Amino acid sequence: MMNIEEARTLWAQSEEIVSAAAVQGALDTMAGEIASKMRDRFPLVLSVMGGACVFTGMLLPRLDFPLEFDYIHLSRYNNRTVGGEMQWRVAPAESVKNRTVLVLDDILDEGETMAAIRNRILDMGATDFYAAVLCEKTLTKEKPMHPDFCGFAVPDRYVFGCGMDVHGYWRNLPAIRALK
Ligand SMILES: O=P(O)(O)OC[C@H]1O[C@H](OP(=O)(O)OP(=O)(O)O)[C@H](O)[C@@H]1O
Ligand SMILES: Nc1nc2[nH]cnc2c(=O)[nH]1
Repeated sequence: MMNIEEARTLWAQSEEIVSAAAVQGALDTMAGEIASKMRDRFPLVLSVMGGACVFTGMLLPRLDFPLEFDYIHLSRYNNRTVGGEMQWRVAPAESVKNRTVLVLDDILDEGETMAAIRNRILDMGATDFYAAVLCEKTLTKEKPMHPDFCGFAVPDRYVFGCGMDVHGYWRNLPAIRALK
């Protein structure tokens, strides 16, 4: 069940781990790194709905070079805190063929989601694949991949804010918080 008290309780049971100002600073840095790599490559930028919405909205206006934008949609958490079956809801368009593709997501945790995206996009004939995430979770276990561009390393706790939800709530927070 979703209700306003539950949302407030979850907020109260969490703490800020990255401030809103730090998020803005990391976006400036990441935009500079992305620009120096792809300024002349006319990349196709794909945002992973819905978690990447906030990250995408903050990053795109900082990219000061020609690009194309589209979105894809898959999820494997479905508002739960443990990952499950991968579900493609909107697959990449044929236009990824022969393009440099940059995929934007809010978080790379176990890396399964981004690895599935990379495999599909390279199978469809993209020339190059890059992943940019607002944060990567530090895990001791091996991951299938790491991001090319990353704002923050976050600890192995459930994090939310900046597009990331906790039980469906608080994607709208400008900072990153973690459950206690
Ligand atoms: O690295 P992984 O362990 O695979 O997890 C990362 C993925 O999990 C979240 O998506 P989620 O499935 O929660 O969908 P959402 O974006 O709609 O919240 C997040 O947006 C990433 O896409
Ligand atoms: N909101 C949120 N989504 C995730 N997807 C994978 N890990 C996380 C996490 O820590 N928080």
